[in-house]
Amino acid sequence: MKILLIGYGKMGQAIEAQAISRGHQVVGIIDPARPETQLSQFGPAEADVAIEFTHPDAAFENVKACLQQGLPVVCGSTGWLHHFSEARALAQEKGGALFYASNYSVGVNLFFHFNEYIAAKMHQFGGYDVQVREIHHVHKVDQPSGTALTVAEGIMRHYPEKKRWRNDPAQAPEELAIISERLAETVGTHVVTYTSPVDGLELKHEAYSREGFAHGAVLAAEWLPGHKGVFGMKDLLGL
Ligand SMILES: NC(=O)C1=CN([C@@H]2O[C@H](COP(=O)(O)OP(=O)(O)OC[C@H]3O[C@@H](n4cnc5c(N)ncnc54)[C@H](OP(=O)(O)O)[C@@H]3O)[C@@H](O)[C@H]2O)C=CC1
Ligand SMILES: O=C(O)C1=N[C@H](C(=O)O)C[C@H](O)C1
Repeated sequence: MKILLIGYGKMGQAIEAQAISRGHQVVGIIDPARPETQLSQFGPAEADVAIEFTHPDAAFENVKACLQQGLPVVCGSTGWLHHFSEARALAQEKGGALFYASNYSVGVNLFFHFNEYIAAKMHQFGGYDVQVREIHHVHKVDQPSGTALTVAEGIMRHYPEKKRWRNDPAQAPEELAIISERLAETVGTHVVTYTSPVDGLELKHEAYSREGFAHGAVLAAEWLPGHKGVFGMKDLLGL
């Protein structure tokens, strides 16, 4: 497959290694450090799919350009979802293909699945306070992490009394606390904790490297061409 990489930082480089190891060809790299190559030079004749991991402020423009240029796009950038309904509408209008996941790791997507199951059970039995904690490297620009937001949405689906999340340990009864920590080069750790006066229960995912994210993004890129619409890891993994 011919893959266009948009963003060549920590993730772009990890994805390039995965893509090559799976027999794909990287036909272009779009990044501010390589101004000689522009996204406008690429369409379906040049690339089968684009993989976008850049920055919260850049992602929507890149996704829009891919959809307008007829390129199926796998996007992993976080912090831009306030534009997601516009991206969805454009994918529909253009008959294009957009794949989005706040986290491409298969392990994290199992974590999302178990998170919802546990939230439903804990709410049914009651008596526990719930909170979400995410720990990432100090270079991360968005807070809370996209993954923590997906986890929080999964919990809130089963806790109707939790009306919104709050990025602070101090939570009102109608709020779900998401605690963010930035620590050295931590790749990405997410923990859901339930606490009662007599015991505690934790669900934790810890990424040891970026390989799992990159592997999932390449799996999505292999799956997406030929599909039309907006997709996520549930479609890919059948979860
Ligand atoms: N969904 C998932 O599974 C995962 C998502 N992420 C998300 O992916 C994004 C990137 O993460 P990461 O690779 O660690 O970040 P990095 O900062 O290491 O890399 C981002 C790269 O994108 C470049 N860039 C910035 N703007 C543009 C643009 N308009 N077009 C093309 N390239 C651009 C940056 O250049 P410059 O430095 O010059 O600005 C940089 O080289 C983040 O939003 C992160 O949260 C990360 C890991 C997993
Ligand atoms: O910025 C990162 O590094 C990561 N970002 C994603 C997020 O915001 O959830 C996924 C992963 O945790 C790493």
